Amino acid sequence: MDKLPEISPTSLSFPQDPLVEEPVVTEIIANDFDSAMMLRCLELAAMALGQTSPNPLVGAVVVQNGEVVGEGFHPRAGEPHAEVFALKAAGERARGSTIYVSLEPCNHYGRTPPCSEALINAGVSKVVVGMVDPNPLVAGGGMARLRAAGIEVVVGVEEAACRRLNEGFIHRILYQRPLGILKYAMTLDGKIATTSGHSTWVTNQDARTEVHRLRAACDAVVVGGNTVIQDNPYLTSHNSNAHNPLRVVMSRSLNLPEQARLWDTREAPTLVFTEVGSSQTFQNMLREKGVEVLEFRSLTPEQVMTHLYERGFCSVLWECGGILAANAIAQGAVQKIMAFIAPKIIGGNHAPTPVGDLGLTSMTQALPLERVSWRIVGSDCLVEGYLPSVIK
Ligand SMILES: Nc1c(N[C@@H]2O[C@H](COP(=O)(O)O)[C@@H](O)[C@H]2O)[nH]c(=O)[nH]c1=O
Ligand SMILES: [Zn+2]
Repeated sequence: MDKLPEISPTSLSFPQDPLVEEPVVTEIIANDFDSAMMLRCLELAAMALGQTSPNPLVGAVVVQNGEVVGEGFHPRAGEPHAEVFALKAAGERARGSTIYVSLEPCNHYGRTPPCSEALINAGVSKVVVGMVDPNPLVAGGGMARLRAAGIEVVVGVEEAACRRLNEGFIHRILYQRPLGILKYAMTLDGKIATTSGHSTWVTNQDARTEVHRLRAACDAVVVGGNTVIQDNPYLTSHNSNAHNPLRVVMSRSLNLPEQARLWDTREAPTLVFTEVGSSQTFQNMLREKGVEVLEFRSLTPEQVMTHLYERGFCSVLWECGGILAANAIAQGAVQKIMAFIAPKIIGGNHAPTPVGDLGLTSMTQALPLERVSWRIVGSDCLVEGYLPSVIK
């Protein structure tokens, strides 16, 4: 890599409150080289997409005299952090170097020793951080420790992109729940299926590929029993090199087909949540096929999210029908919406829509999305946005 002129970003104010959802650092003049290195960190971090929960995705790059001398990423919880791999790859060339890391280095003894100490011992001169770690065990402490050791620390380079990659981790840490993402595909007239329930395929192939990537990035994907009956989905990432989410079915009655793609657990695991009193014979049949079955006295989206949090999950994709989607929204199990809109018309007063009854009586009660973006995916449009945090 070409050596680039040293342009030192102006000094940065330390964020007052790292526990906020919006970017916290605004005063930063990052040069193109810093941005490029941080984007490389994110590229490295994403190599472990879907595999690090409850830990974050983190990448690190060591630069000596404008040249990359070591790279690393965090492969999964319990294994060394990104910085450790990058320092190891750099070896002696880490001394006097600048290390870029997409998340603030940790300063605690967890499953692994603190990265702050590893950086100090390796003799790095400067640490460029993408975002402050919202984890209260770290939350600024890592940067403070580095500064106390005389290391120059810069924070906030490509911060928005760093936060986006770890939005599930951030949500988990702040709210003690996984981030819930409701994804649906609808026609231009707002239908997700025909009146008879046929729904394949609303969107084009590019949009479907996008959904497969989304599944690879999530820890679980949830559907209701009706989706199993109507669509018989795989719910996998359809990519043998990518992670598959835990496939979760919510079914009170277990009134489900004996043969379904989700009951084949060779490719990806399946978990069925049901209520006490549903058929034990059906439960046993599922267990024999390797499906995990858990009974609740009363099955709700909130309980499902609590359980998935306890399992260490950061992000949960809801790919369910309208009734379950409305319940999930009403119970605060959904924070993000991803709506694919296909330029097609189905028509019909009774063709199903993506979100069932929320009990609203006036347009003033409509839930406005925040931080909305619109993107063309093949011949469809993807609208993404976040529900206001008051719904919780
Ligand atoms: N840099 C960085 C992390 N930094 C911090 O360490 C915490 C996990 O600590 P531990 O349980 O010891 O692995 C995690 O929640 C985050 O706050 N974690 C990671 O898994 N990978 C990394 O590259
Ligand atoms: Zn660490």
